Amino acid sequence: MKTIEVRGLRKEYRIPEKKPGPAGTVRHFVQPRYRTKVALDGIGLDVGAGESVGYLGSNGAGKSTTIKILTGLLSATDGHVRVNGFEPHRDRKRHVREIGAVFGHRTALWWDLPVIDSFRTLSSMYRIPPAVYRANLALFTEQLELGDFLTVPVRQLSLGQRMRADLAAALLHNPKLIFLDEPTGGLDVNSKASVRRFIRRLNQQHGTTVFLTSHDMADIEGICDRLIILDHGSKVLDDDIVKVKHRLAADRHLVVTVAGCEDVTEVVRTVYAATGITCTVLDRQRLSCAFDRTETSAAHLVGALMRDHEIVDFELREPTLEHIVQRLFQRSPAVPPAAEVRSR
Ligand SMILES: Nc1ncnc2c1ncn2[C@@H]1O[C@H](COP(=O)(O)OP(=O)(O)OP(=O)(O)O)[C@@H](O)[C@H]1O
Repeated sequence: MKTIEVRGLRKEYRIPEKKPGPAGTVRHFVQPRYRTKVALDGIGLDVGAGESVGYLGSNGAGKSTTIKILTGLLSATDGHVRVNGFEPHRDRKRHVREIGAVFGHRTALWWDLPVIDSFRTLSSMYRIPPAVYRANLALFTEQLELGDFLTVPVRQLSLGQRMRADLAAALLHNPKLIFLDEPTGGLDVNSKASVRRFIRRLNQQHGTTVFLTSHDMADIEGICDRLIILDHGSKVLDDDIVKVKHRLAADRHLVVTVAGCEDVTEVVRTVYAATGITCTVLDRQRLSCAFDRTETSAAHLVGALMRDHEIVDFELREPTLEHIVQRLFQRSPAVPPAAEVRSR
C-alpha cells in the first residue's frame, strides 16, 4: 500500500460573482451568480513510505489545496485520494491520528496556553500512551531546543520558537506521515537551518514520510529527495532531485584565475584552440569557461589550460535547484549569474 495514492484529483472552487456595493449584495442575494475556479486539474501522484517529497509551484498553483485535501480539511471535487489507506475527508477522525500537519502561517497550539499545556491537551486528545508522550517530549525538547519556552504562552513566542513548538506538537503522537506547508516562512537563517536539520533527521532516522511545500528552494534541497512541480493545477514534473539536476542542468561554469600573464585574452584563445570552448574574460586574471557536462569535463578543461599557463585558482559552478526551476518556467536567462550558482 502506498502512503499517498492520488488519481485524477480535481478541485473546483465556486466563487461568488457579486457587484460591489449594497445593490450588488441585494442582487446577489436574490439571484446568486458564481464562476468556477479550477484549482487542481486531474493530479496523479504516489508517495511511498519513508519518502521525502518537495511539492513546488508558483503562487496559486494549487499546493495548499492539495495539502488541505490530503489532510482531510477539504473534499475533492473529483478523483481518488487515499492516505495511509484512508479517504482523508470521509475518514477524518481515524486519518488525523496517522498524520501530522504543520501550516507555517498558522499555529495548531492554543494561543493563551503555555506550550507545555498545549502539548498535554494534544496528548489526551490523541490518547498518546504516557511513556510515548514522555519520550517524545524529551526528544523534541532536546532536538528543537524547546526548554527555554515550554512554560511560556504561545502568543509570547517568537516566530522561530512558535514554529519549533508547532513541529513538536505535530509529532507527539508519532505520525508516520507529516505534511509541512511553508514550515520555514519568515524564519531567520539559523532557525531555518535548525528546522531543516530536524525534519531531515526525522525522515532519515525515523523513516517518517515527509510531504513539504515551500517557496524556499533551500528547504527542498535540504530536506527532500524527490521534487514534484505543479503549474496551474497540473503536475509538470515528478522526479528524483539528483536526476532533475542531471537532466535539466548540464551546463557548468569553470572560473579560472591565471598567473603570470598580462592579459587573459591570450589564454581564452588557447582554450578555444584546445577544446573549442568559448570563454568570457572576467578581469585581467580571471576567465569563465561555460561548458556542457555531457560533452566535456572540468578535468579536460583544466588540463588544456595547465599545459601553457600557470593556474592559481579555479572554481566549478553549477546551477542551483532554484535556477533550474526558474528556467523550467522560462523566467530566467540560460546562463546563471555568479550570485545564483553554487560552488562545489
Ligand atoms: N477558498 C477558496 N475559494 C476560491 N478560490 C480559492 C480558494 N482557495 C484557493 N483558491 C484558488 O485556487 C488556486 C490554488 O490556490 P492554492 O492556495 O492551492 O495555491 P498555492 O499553490 O498554495 O499558492 P501559494 O503559493 O500562493 O500559497 C488559486 O487560484 C486560488 O486563488
